[in-house]
Amino acid sequence: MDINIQNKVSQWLNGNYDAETIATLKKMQEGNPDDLNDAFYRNLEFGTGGLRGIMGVGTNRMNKYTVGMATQGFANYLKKTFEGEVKVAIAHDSRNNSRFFAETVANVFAANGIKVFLFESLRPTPELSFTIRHLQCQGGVVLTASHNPKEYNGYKAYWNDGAQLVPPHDKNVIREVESILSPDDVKWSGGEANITLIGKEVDEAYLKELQGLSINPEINKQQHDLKIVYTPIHGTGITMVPEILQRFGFTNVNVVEEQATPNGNFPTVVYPNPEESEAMNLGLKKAKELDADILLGTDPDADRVGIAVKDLKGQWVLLNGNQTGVLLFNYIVEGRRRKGLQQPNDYIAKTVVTSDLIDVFAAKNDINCYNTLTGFKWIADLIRRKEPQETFICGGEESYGYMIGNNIRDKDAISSVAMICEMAAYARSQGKSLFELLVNVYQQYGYYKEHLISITKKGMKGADEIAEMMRGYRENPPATINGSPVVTLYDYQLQQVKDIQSGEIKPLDLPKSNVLQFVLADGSKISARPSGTEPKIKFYFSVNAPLDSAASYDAVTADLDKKIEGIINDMQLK
Ligand SMILES: O=P([O-])(O)O[C@H]1O[C@H](COP(=O)(O)O)[C@@H](O)[C@H](O)[C@H]1O
Ligand SMILES: [Mg+2]
Repeated sequence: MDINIQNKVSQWLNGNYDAETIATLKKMQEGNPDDLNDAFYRNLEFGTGGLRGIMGVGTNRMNKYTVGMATQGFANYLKKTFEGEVKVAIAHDSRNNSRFFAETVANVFAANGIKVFLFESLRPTPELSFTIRHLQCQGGVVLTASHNPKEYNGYKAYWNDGAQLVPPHDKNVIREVESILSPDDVKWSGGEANITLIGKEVDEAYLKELQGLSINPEINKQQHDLKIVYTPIHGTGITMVPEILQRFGFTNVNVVEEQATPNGNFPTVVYPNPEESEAMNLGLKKAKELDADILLGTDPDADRVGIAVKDLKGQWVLLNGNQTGVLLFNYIVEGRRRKGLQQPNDYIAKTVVTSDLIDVFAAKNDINCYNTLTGFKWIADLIRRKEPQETFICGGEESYGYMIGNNIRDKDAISSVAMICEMAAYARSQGKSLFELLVNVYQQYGYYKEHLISITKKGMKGADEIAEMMRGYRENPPATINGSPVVTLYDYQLQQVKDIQSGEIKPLDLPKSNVLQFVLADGSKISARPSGTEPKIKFYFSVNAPLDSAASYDAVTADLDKKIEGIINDMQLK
């Protein structure tokens, strides 16, 4: 075993860790060496969505020690950065141990003399983002691993604007965490008087904020019986989604009973991720039974949302995150313009792996569209840098995340569910379905079809293999893919974009990130990046073609699907 790993293990065996931890560690030493390696080969790191890891013993795992040390580091950094009273807000999702971790975090902050607002019970992640601004906190934490499998938990860390930490703050917090070498360096308790439980009053303020996002409240009233099926997939969405839908005026909301109760074992699904069709199966069943207009499902911390609607033939289909995003951007931007609300300095935002259809849409609608790295923390960072000169209207990304308005600085499935239903109500008032609207958008701006492949490679070995794959593409980029020459190569790690034919290299104005993109002569685009939240490498495929009429939708879809298939085969990703 690697000497560093051995050292860490013996530090834990001899340090001030509880008897249960030490007993588990001894068992791990006798068991599978890969498991021990994975538990200690690194410390938890801030990825796309904060710290995330499997729950268990080890420096690379989520347990009260890693959570406590992270919090001590965060507390030290907050106190160094802000003069005077420091306040933080804390929330958690429905996962196993989330409440325990949230209380641990609250106790550590409080013992460091920080004023803590702790939600009395589970709440959506976006509500915490809102709360930081609402209660004028300097920081915040949500205990959640989002949509990851049930073995995981995580730590989303927030700054005073309600956004997740970006550099330099994440690096600085980690530096502080690294200087904490043992549990003895953590102030675990003694500040209980600094903890205030919060609940209803903040909920009310959050719900009011969301109600203010509505563009066509009169249409919601008129279409109040829109038949909605909703599943929280055993997560926090249940605390807010039915309430906000009622406040938006919808009276026919049907919750999927089997998935309504928060449960960290997510007993009815394999993964509590609305991106996985299997997680939406019970919802689809109910939507079909009721002949509903729309199905919506949110992940455990209720920041991402998946939807299903009927296609042109009346068959239920799950939309991908790009499709929902395109519809939502279109509804919000057009709706605001119709109401005379659009201003010249308005802008929308998306990530570099999100559909380019949104860039085309923005250009044709006289609104700026900015691209950021993956993760809403980067969209929030953009907002911070642009305010107050430019006004953020909405943002989104392919992985089922949308953010609307200025006061919630993380993706928000609660406001998204409400606005998606409003959009469906609007479509119905025009005698159309959402799918018909989507096809109309394709007719107007071009039919962009996207597909995602994620390859899971677990543990230390998997991480090396992923790094190796990225290195391979970077050092030997393909000259053609599926018969079409690669014309442009974006390398976000080197922060440059290269025109293959002329050899010209231009700088990319985004922070370094291990992302590669190949643009083909036929307009297709392939992106590759390691996930920052799960042990996966992700490949994003985007192809496009004009769509002359709704009648040719099927034929063009078949062509585009064939093209995607060709790319996947040529890249040997099957
Ligand atoms: O997991 P969540 O819902 O908190 O979401 C987080 O992770 C997603 C997946 O990131 P990656 O592709 O690096 O795994 C990002 O798209 C998202 O912006 C981020 O907030
Ligand atoms: Mg989530």
